[in-house]
Amino acid sequence: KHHRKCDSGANPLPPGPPWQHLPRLGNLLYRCPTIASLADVLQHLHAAYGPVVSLWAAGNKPAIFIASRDAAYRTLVRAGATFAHRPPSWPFGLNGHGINSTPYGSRWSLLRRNLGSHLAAADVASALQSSLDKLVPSLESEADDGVVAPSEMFRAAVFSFFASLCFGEGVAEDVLWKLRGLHTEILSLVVELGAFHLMPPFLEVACYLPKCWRFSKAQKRHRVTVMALISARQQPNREEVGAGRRRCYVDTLLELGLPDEEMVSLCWEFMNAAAKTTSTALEWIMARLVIHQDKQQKLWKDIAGTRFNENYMADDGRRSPFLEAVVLEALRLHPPAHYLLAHTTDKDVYLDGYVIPKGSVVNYGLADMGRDAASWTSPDEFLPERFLEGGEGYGLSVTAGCSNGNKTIRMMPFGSGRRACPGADVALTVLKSFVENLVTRFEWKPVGDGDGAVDMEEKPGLVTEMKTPLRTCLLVRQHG
Ligand code: HEM
Repeated sequence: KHHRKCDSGANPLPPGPPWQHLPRLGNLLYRCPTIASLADVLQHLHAAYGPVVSLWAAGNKPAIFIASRDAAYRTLVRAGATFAHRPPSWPFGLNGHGINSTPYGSRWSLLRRNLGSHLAAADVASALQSSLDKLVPSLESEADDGVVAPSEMFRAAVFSFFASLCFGEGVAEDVLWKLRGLHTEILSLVVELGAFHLMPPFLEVACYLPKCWRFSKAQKRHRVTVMALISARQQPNREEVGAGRRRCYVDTLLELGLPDEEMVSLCWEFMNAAAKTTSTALEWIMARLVIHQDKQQKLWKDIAGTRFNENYMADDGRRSPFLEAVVLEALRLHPPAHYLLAHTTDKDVYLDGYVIPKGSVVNYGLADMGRDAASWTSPDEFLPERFLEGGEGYGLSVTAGCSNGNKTIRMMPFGSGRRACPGADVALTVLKSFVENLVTRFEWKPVGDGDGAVDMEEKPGLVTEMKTPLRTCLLVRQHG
């Protein structure tokens, strides 16, 4: 093992490859700036050196990667305040003022509480209904008629749901389409490892240079589109006066009196953090249900049983227990984000005989945590039953990452600790509601026979999507 002494003490840094002695050179020679190559490098490093390794990051601070569930619990949860910091971001650009890039402190806490209370008070049920009212007919029009590729329809429906929470109801379809296109375009131009604070500034600039013209044009168009939506919220709407229009995220930002740049950045973050992650999770869940016809059948029956129960109300949260189990099991196997956003610490931290120096970039590989055989029986199998009463995952808080009384992380698709995703509860509600409706209305059948009917290969990225978008045969249920 190649242990290096940290300047500040006797403990060594976590192990890593020897070329780290030549930090910048190593950076350039070894790393190609994509998540896929990072994942490949980390797999080798963890196999050679164990669950806590260091790479040299931008500047003179190491980037530490943690793959151990226990170490994740001890750092993110037990030492939560120490690990709640983020490495400094560029103060300009779309991410400059987001909650995720705001330093841990009073502004972060204000913005996070504002988002949390907006999401808790939002009329999620009615926004969901409007999105489903668009999605179901568009699926119906293709059902019973050969192969359907629902991925784009999922993305449009989920985007429109979150847009109504962010900008208010009634945003015109062409504006939604334009905004979604801008998100796709801007994300395609992002330098992935830059988003993880893993690139030296000069390399990051070099990567952006060839696309900076397109990037800045797309950002400007995004700003214009979002500012128009923000201005619309400042106009009293005649039709809705008196009826009391529903508050949206933009209203809360206007009440905080934030400057335009900050509002645009926060709206970008809201839509960016919410839409692609949730629609990707939905696609993975439906793919699983296409493969596992028995689970789909069981889910349909469980939903029907719960629905016909006289106490059932569509939006009271009392959904089929198997529905929740299916969503959790799919998130365990297919978390949309394979890494958290970069964390950092405000002091030197001693962990398992190593030191994590103050200011290091600290990240967590969460995808393997949910598939750890030490924590889950038959970890690669899709067994939603494990989340039902009496099962090994029953009672697990997916937003915290652990089960009651367990002092370790078992899965953390939303992160854990103080920086854990503030949108997790809404995301779960959206997923359950979409899946419930999609399974009630349609039978989702594989295209052709055999195991290869659905290709579950992953496409690594900031969000890990299906490499081959889902294709399925849809049959409208007669009594759905
Ligand atoms: C399935 C859907 C989602 C997944 C898998 C997901 C996952 C994550 C993860 C892994 C993080 C990083 C946590 C960390 O760095 O420790 C995060 C942060 C964040 N997410 Fe989500 N998220 C989802 C949906 C949403 C939604 C619906 C919203 C808002 C409407 C949202 C807003 C945010 C914000 C603002 C942060 C930054 C929090 C902070 O730095 O304090 N996410 N999310």
